[in-house]
Amino acid sequence: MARIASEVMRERLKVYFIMGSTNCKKQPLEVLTEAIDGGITLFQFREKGSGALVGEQKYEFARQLQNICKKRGIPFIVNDDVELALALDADGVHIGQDDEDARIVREKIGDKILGVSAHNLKEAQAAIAAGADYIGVGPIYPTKSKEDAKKAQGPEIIRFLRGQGVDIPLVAIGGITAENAGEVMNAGADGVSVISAIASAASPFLAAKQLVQTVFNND
Ligand SMILES: C=C1C=NC(C(F)(F)F)=NC1=N
Ligand SMILES: [Mg+2]
Repeated sequence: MARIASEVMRERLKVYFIMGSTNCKKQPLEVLTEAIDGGITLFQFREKGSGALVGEQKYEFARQLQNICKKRGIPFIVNDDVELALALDADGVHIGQDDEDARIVREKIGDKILGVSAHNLKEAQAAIAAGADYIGVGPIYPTKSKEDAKKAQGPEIIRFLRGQGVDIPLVAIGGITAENAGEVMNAGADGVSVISAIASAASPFLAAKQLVQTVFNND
């Protein structure tokens, strides 16, 4: 298997749903099914925060989510937990600045998708040098989904990075909704990633559908 082509990565990043058991109002497997029906293009399993599953329960839950993605042709990305990603033969991993070094993770996962969080130019350039396939930039707007989130930077950070020649596939994250996704895309993001906009919606299906329409109208 070869590394994912950047153009394919950009398409996958369009509407990137991120979720764990603590983010959902409804039954998580139902939320993911509705999100896929609504048109999400990529999924990340992110099991974090108070009440997060661990060990066998976490593995079992991840496998159920992965099966839903597999059946529908949606790549399955694991946040933070590289060992879990390898155990599940996931399609990729996403790591932050406080996780394992990106170069070491790249060696461990071979050609699987590697996403790295970046908050500034230095971190973006380091991620590229380490062999990331995409970077996650944010938080763009204030977020409730991450307990230790940094200060929101607005879409300007995306425009700035593109202006500095950061051309790698780039997904924006942090407080993104169908209302502000247009300006994020116009700033130069390849796509948007969301947690609560879909996971805590009354209808994850409609929330995903609306986000997809906004993103593709502003692409
Ligand atoms: C902290 C994170 C930042 N960005 C992303 C992604 F959207 F995937 F790039 N995922 C995370 N878990
Ligand atoms: Mg992390």
